[in-house]
Amino acid sequence: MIHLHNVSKTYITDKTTLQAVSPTSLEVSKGDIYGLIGFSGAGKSTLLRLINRLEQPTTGTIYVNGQDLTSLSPKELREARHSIGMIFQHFNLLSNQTCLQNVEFALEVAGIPSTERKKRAAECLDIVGLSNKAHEYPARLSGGQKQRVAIARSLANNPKVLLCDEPTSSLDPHTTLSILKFLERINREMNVTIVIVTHEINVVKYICNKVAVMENGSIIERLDLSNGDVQPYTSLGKFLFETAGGWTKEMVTYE
Ligand SMILES: Nc1ncnc2c1ncn2[C@@H]1O[C@H](COP(=O)(O)OP(=O)(O)OP(=O)(O)O)[C@@H](O)[C@H]1O
Repeated sequence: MIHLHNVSKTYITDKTTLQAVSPTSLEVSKGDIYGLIGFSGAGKSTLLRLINRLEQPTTGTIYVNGQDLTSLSPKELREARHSIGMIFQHFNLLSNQTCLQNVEFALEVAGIPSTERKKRAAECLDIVGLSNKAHEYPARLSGGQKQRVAIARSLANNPKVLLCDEPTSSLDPHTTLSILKFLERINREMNVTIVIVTHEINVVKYICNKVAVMENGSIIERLDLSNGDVQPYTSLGKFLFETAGGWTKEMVTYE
C-alpha cells in the first residue's frame, strides 16, 4: 500500500544543512495501523509528510496505492492526494467556515459539484457523530469535536490511506481514547490504511499493529505488535515500552 525506498530529506538554509530523515525504507501493508514513534526532532513528522509529498524528498521513491508519487506532475499529484487523507495535532480547520463547510471544502478542492458535496459532507459528519454541529463554527467545539470534524474532512474523498500527525497530542486521555476508537473503526469498517505519528507509546499500544521507532532521522527498530508478545531490542524501544501505561478498551468514553 505504501512503499518508501531510500527516502531522505535534507533541509538547507543559508547557514546550515540538516538531515531530518536519513535514507530510509518503509513498507506499510493494506489494512495496517502503522505507528511512527520517537522523541521530538527524530524526524517522524517529516517522514509522514514525505508519504504524500507535502515534503519533497531529497532522495528516494515513494509508492502509494501502486503509484510512484515522485514521478507525478503537480496536477497528477493533486489528484493522487485525494486518496490520501491527513489529520493534524492542531486540527487545521478553517475558523471562518462551519463544520459542514470545512468538510465540503475538501470536496470542493477535488472538484465535486455543490449538491453532491453537501450530501457527502453531511454523511461524513454523521460518521463521526457530529451531525448536530454541522452549522457551528470550530471555535464553539471542544478539542475532541474539532478533531472529529477534521477526521470527517479527511474521509470526504473516500481515502485509501489516512496520515495522522500527532492526532491526540492536544487532547486529554479520555478524548484521546475516543479519537483512537474512531480511527480504529475507520480502519476496520472502511478499509483505510493508517500511519500515525506519536510520541505516546500508549497510543501505539492501543491502536497500532506495527510500529517503527525513530531516532536522529533514522528508523532504528521495527516491531510487529499483532501477537501481543513485543520484545523491543534497542534501548530506546525498551525504554518506550517500559514506560507504557495500562490503557484498556473499556476506558473509552464518548463526549
Ligand atoms: N521546514 C523545516 N526546515 C528546517 N528544518 C526542519 C523543517 N522541518 C523540520 N525540521 C527539522 O527536522 C528535524 C526533524 O523534525 P520533525 O518535525 O520531523 O521531527 P519530529 O520527530 O516529528 O518531532 P516533533 O515530535 O517535535 O514534531 C528537526 O530537527 C527539525 O527542526
